[in-house]
Amino acid sequence: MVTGRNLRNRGRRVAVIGAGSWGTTFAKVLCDAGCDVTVWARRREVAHEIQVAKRNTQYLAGINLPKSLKATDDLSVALRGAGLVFLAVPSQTLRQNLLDIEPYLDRRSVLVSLVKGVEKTTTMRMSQVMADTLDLDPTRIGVISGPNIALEIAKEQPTGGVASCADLTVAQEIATAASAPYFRTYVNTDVVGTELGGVLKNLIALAIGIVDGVGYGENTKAAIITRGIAEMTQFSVAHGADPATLSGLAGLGDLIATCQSPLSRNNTAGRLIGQGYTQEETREQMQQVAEGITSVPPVLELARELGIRMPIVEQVQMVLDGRMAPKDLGPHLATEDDVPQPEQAIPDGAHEGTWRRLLNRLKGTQA
Ligand SMILES: NC(=O)C1=CN([C@@H]2O[C@H](COP(=O)(O)OP(=O)(O)OC[C@H]3O[C@@H](n4cnc5c(N)ncnc54)[C@H](OP(=O)(O)O)[C@@H]3O)[C@@H](O)[C@H]2O)C=CC1
Ligand SMILES: O=C(CO)COP(=O)(O)O
Repeated sequence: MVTGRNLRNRGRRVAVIGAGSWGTTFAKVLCDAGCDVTVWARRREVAHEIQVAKRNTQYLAGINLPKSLKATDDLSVALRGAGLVFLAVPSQTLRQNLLDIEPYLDRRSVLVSLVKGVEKTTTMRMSQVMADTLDLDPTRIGVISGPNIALEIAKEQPTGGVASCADLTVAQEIATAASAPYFRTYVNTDVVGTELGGVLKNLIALAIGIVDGVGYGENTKAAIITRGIAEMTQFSVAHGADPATLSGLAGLGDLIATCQSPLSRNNTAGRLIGQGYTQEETREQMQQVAEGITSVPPVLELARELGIRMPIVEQVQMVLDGRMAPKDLGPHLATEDDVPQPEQAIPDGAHEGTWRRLLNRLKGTQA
């Protein structure tokens, strides 16, 4: 189908690094947006199946991929002429993957992370890993996040996401490339908030999975989701995020999708743990990446550095370590406070950034 959007992307060469469930699905979105897409798979047989049969049976069973989608296991081929490079690999391998692509990268190309994790050894967000590894200018680093369960999108069930870059024009360019009829991409310049939304919702989805595995019902889950978004917002704002981002698709939107969907790997991993499997047994059973399990320790380390309490995430860590029984996990039920605390749906100070930005806008200065 030829649309205005397709025409805007005609001739736009893009690469997707990683051919798991999200890399392959996102490559389809980009193709359906009219881009000229090559996806890189690290295994030759996966690249061959996508290239020839237009299928990726291991990660997207039953999905027919676009005829125009190209695939290769050769990084130099994938990256040739690519102005936008989308990264869809596990968070803990991103640094090495970046070093691998560096020799073939056009120095003007923009790199966009689709990854929802934190580097365990450094506690860095993916955009920080990108800047650190390749010494990139912030205007060449983007992020896309949102309620994006891969299989649903591969079936063209409509949803949206947020493309974020410090430079709004670049965010708009990324969003144009990544807007298909069933995938609407909004823009913002809040890279920290957009990225942290995707990281933190995984941890709350683990908690939801755990209590689901125990057999608790909707009250417990609603309380965890509600307190969870407060925890996510407080943590993100302390790192410089705009609280509005956490109320948007990359925060609340993704939290709802991941906490509700049986397709979510984090939710599934939590459920196995709630049913009594150990962390090791759960990892063995999971055929795909559940980023949340790896992100819990670095997120708690960052929270400690800033003096922030994250009661739900702390409890998830205790359950993962075997220091707390899954049945004892609650939305801050395990509090040591003597005095009842006020409920802060949006934590203290979270609006300060918003007011400052509004004030600056009124004064006509840069936010
Ligand atoms: N799936 C989803 O719904 C969504 C996922 N994401 C995020 O996308 C990222 C990728 O996840 P997803 O695609 O789902 O994961 P999957 O488990 O579906 O696939 C993982 C992919 O990473 C590849 N891989 C593993 N190790 C390496 C390595 N050392 N170097 C290069 N590639 C490697 C795998 O290759 P191989 O098959 O050869 O092992 C596979 O292609 C995660 O951060 C996830 O949070 C974001 C939004 C939605
Ligand atoms: O990020 C996702 C949905 O937006 C995918 O979540 P899971 O990694 O838990 O499957």
